[in-house]
Amino acid sequence: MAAKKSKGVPAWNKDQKGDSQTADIRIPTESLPLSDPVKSFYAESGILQLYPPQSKAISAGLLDGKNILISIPTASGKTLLAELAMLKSLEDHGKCLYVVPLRALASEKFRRFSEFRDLGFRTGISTGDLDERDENLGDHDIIVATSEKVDSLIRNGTHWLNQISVVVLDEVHLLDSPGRGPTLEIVITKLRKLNPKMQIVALSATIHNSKEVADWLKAECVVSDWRPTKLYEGVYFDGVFEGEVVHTKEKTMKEIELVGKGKDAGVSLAADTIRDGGQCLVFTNSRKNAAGFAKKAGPVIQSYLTVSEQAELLDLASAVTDRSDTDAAKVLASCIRTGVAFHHAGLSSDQRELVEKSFLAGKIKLIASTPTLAAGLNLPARRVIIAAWRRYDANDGMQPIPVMEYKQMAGRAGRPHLDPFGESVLIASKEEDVERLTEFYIEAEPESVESKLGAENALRTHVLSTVSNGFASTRAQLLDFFKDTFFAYQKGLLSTIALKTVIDKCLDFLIQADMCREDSGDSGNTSGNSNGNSNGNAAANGVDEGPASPFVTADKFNSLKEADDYPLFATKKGILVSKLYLDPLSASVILEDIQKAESAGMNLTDISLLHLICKTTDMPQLYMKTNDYIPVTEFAAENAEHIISMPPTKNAAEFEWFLGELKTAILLYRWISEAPENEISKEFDVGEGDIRQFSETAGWIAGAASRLLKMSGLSSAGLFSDLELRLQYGASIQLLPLLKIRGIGRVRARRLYNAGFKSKESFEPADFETAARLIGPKIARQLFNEIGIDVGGYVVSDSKNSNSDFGGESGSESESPSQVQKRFDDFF
Ligand SMILES: Nc1ncnc2c1ncn2[C@@H]1O[C@H](COP(=O)(O)OP(=O)(O)OP(=O)(O)O)[C@@H](O)[C@H]1O
Repeated sequence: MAAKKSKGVPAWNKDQKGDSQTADIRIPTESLPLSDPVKSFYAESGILQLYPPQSKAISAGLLDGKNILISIPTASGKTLLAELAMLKSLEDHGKCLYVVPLRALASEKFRRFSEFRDLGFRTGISTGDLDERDENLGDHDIIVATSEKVDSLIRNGTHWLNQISVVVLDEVHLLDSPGRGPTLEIVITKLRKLNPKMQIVALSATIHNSKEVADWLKAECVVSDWRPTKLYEGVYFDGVFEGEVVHTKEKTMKEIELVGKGKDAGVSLAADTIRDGGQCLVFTNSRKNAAGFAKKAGPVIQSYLTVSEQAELLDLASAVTDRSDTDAAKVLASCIRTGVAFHHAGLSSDQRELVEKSFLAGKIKLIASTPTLAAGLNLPARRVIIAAWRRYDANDGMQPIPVMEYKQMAGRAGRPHLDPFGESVLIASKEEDVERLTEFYIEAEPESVESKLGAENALRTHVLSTVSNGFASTRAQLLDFFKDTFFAYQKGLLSTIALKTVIDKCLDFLIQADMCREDSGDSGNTSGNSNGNSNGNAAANGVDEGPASPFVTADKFNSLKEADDYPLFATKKGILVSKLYLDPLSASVILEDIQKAESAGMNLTDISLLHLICKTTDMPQLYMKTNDYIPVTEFAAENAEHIISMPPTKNAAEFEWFLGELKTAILLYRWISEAPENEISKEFDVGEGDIRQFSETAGWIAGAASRLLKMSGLSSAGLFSDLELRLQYGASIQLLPLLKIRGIGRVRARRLYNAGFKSKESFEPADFETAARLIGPKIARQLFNEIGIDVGGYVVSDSKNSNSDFGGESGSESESPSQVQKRFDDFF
């Protein structure tokens, strides 16, 4: 390939059209049918006219209450459109729900919409447990929540959910996701039934079948490939990057100087941009490769930093090591010192946040990431480098990433108003890959969104919740409900037969497990077990689980006697399982095993309970690695008497699965036995973020199990509620009184406990100096404040000998979220 040096990059073109279809119409914000304060709010932030696709959405009826699906590229102003629709509705006294796929995205949107406080509108965020009703959230004008949380709020009969005037569905293309899609689909279907007049604003990345999704939503479809910043997409091979703006065919070609020890292509591409004052996002295909890239790039990037930039980075690096002493934190800190970072789900949430904020502030010049960052966070960079376009799949080995994922990564290139242009670079290792990659990704259409609702595993929980909430009271009504889903819309007539088969299978299971009952009409002849209550209300039998649903209509049962029209309802157990948000299969496994253990008089230990939790379908599991088989099998043999159901070793597949469950249970056991996070991290090859995710999920299942067992009159309920707290804090039961004090985590609680302080009542004013030596003066002062002991201006004499407030602690030493927030906010 002929390479021509062309450092003369195209000039910053503010009026870049870059769109083959969208007319360059830019409606002035001043002329929008919104109140003056709202218009001034945008004018003051510099938004004076709408981008062409935004103008198109207004013309399509966004502010007239019409349903709209907006399918436009990343960072081209979708959120602003959602804001306008919400503000318009709020001015008419509406209530808005903003549904996102990820908690991190919920926080980002919450921060943004909180700015509407000055306009008199209050925003709330629902990040609480999945079995809470969150009635108070209804006092807010805008509520931001994940789709799982909204599903749970509906199941728990939250009243304000039938007052929604606008629902925004962010990243609606995730209907395609096997994990999240079915829940999103059910949430949309239920919200539409609860609020028939509600306006739907669906935001999507560019997808092939946006019209089909829009038609399902009865929405106008606004599609555009316009971008605010010009984007060159191209391939790098053998020292040269060649790219073009897809729709205008405007080309760029750059010779890339190979730099650094290994003359690595990715590092050289990053160096080329950072040298020119830009920033880079590098997408890799594994956590190991993300950290590896950052380590490799660090020394090169550091050479472009000014002295003051390096000094700021030292502070940032210390913030990471102050909070955590794991090996991963040390590696992250050493990368940050050189102006680069890595980002993946193994990092703790405060590490991820620090990396994101420092990048946005321009302090960190490069982030090497797994695809997590492409999934919605607003983190643009001048150059995006897709260092790996193949990814390992457990079933199929190395596979090319989907086109939609490529488009989302590429779309991060070019910071609006900051970069003259954006560049996205795929790296080819062979010459023939240049053409293949161009065809396969740059010129390709993104995939279609396909519903994933049809599988029994996805449907079981939604069949139960649909019956439990009173959306359906017969098999026929259940089928009718599911006919309104995207699955049914997309698959057409065929789906009716497929759906009926799967729904019947789910119902067979639910009836068998005594979570649903069906009344055939012959007196006393009810399929299912006997302790359901016929009006589906959990308040019977003395357990107040609240009403099944405020949405149940009075004509729930009818007199038709056809099999599909037999009255169908959830039992008390079914209603509770639905509200707890447990998979009915998990609930049935927990009940069965505990009943078995209690009737055998088994002594239930931490391992018994943890393994049972890890056996449920709601719990993610660790993979078995080659070196794990011997120690985990030995552990199984040594603890056989504590494991409630151990499969026979001769059934290889089942036993292998069991070992994975047990390995996960051992990790949790180490966590509640107060093993340092760094040890757990090394032993299981996981990050702090993973430990948090495992312990949080297990804690939630333990809490749900406790309530389920209590309702069923099983005596082990108390064991699970203690375990819930221990999992939350990663500590022994004896530390619980101390852990309830704000700012005291597992490590500080242990130090205090060992010194004789067992609860907040143990402290006297004279103990301040001792406490300060044990946990550091700052935290000690906070502790004494918290428990109401005034220590005035007491100064600790020898602070060097005391345990510092952060030093030597693992990330588990929990500050409250607001303390963490404050600490990181201090940097910006
Ligand atoms: N009409 C406009 N004029 C100027 N700036 C705008 C306009 N619309 C949006 N922006 C700015 O552009 C940036 C990206 O917009 P926004 O976050 O709405 O994009 P998005 O499409 O929602 O992004 P993502 O794909 O990440 O969800 C924001 O900083 C936003 O304030």
